[in-house]
Amino acid sequence: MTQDELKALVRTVPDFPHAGILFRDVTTLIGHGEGFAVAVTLLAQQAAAIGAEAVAGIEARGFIFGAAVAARLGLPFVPVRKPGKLPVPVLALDYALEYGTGTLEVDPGAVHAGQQVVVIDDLVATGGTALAAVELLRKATARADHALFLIDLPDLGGADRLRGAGVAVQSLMDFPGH
Ligand SMILES: O=P(O)(O)OC[C@H]1O[C@H](OP(=O)(O)OP(=O)(O)O)[C@H](O)[C@@H]1O
Ligand SMILES: Nc1ncnc2[nH]cnc12
Repeated sequence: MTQDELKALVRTVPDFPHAGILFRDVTTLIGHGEGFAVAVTLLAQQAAAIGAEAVAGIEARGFIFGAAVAARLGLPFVPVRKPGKLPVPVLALDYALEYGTGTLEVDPGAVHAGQQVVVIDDLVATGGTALAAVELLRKATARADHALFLIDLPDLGGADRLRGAGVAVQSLMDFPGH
């Protein structure tokens, strides 16, 4: 499958969840067996190449890709969760994303000091979500020097914002002009 064929599996929905947002929906890609497998294989190759020792996935769509990559590589999976879901004391951070605000939480016991934890999510837009995940993992004393995405919306500046925070960013495709 070519990069263009993989990209064509992403559905674009105008005005979701708010007027003016062009929503890049991965539901159609994960609903395509070969497309999902190719995406996971490519992300797993990138995670292996950077020497990831654990994979952090961001709830909810980041769980789909992150967990699959972790299982493929035999690495621990660290869930970065939306609030109130983890049954232990957590580190928490508020953040803003393209179409709203939220809070992410991490169990500090899920990572080790100095462990290289790669952050995986389906999409980076403003980078607010991924940066919050990186900051939480670093606060938990892990290293979070890499983030992998299926989709980058480069005009929203998130990948550059992450790079400015010392995070190397890779994505499988981008949608310029978002
Ligand atoms: O770069 P940003 O501007 O921060 O936006 C990117 C985030 O937005 C989406 O998550 P959403 O909060 O919609 O949650 P979901 O995965 O539960 O659908 C997406 O899955 C990323 O996590
Ligand atoms: N335009 C967009 N499409 C899908 N998910 C998103 N998360 C933030 N912005 C998004």
